[in-house]
Amino acid sequence: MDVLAGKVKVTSKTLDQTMNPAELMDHPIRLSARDVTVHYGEKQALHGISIDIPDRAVTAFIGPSGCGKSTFLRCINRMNDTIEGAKVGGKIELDGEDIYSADLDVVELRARVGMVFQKPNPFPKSIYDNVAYGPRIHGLAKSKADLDEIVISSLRKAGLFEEVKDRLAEPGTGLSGGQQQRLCIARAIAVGPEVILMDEPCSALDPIATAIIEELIDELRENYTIVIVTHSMQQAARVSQKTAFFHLGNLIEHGDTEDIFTNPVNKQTQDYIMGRIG
Ligand SMILES: Nc1ncnc2c1ncn2[C@@H]1O[C@H](COP(=O)(O)OP(=O)(O)OP(=O)(O)O)[C@@H](O)[C@H]1O
Repeated sequence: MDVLAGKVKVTSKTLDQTMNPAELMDHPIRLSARDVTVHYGEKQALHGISIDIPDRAVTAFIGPSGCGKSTFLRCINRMNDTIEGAKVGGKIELDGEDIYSADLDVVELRARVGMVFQKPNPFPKSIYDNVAYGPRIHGLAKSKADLDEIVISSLRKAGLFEEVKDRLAEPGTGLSGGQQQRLCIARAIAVGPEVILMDEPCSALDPIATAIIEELIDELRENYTIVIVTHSMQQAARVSQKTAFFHLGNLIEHGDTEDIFTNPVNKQTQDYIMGRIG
């Protein structure tokens, strides 16, 4: 798919598109947001976002700077709870469970919905301990052998094991940027998440490290629901099956990535894809 080809054809598809039955069988809805609003103090950053996010697929959030992509991503694992003055309204369900319900354990939610940030942020600990940290806190390993197994399999799933197997005791911060980002992905995987949120995970990486992470995302989607915020339309086109376009705190259009890039319904989406806004 060539996003720069710029052939924009308007179809009669509506914003309220749903997946067809065959697609729903393969990729049932894992996350469902309805009328989500976010205020930072007096300022409203999100205006009633409703979207269904399918299992075992990559959904990309695109849109110009400040349109609310990261704010919405942070709603999905309640990271906005940590921002003073942030107030979230509406409803988000993970596997049918209201993640804003009063009796939900937020620590457990953040294990189920892992997050990888823009800048790789390994702990100042060894490579091994970076990955073992979450399983230890959550009591996931009964023995040292169990923990070793979790660490090794998480590093393998993050495509890093072969590169670090002889230096597990060395500091995670000594790795290259791309390796550090894969270490952060291994750290998220180690606590057995269902969903992995990625907020511009490649923006601090060079093209080769970016290509490795993109390949990894493509592999990970077989087992996880992935949501990625990206500034790069090429990246969204390369890695995602679903794309959501945000503008000024609104979700303008979402659907199959191919449709969004070749047949966007909305004029604002067309303008963004064509490089006229943002
Ligand atoms: N902690 C905060 N306090 C106050 N306002 C905030 C905060 N975080 C974000 N905002 C505001 O909310 C709006 C949406 O910001 P957000 O970071 O979600 O957008 P974005 O689309 O992810 O932008 P970018 O692509 O530049 O990262 C912006 O107007 C931003 O200034």
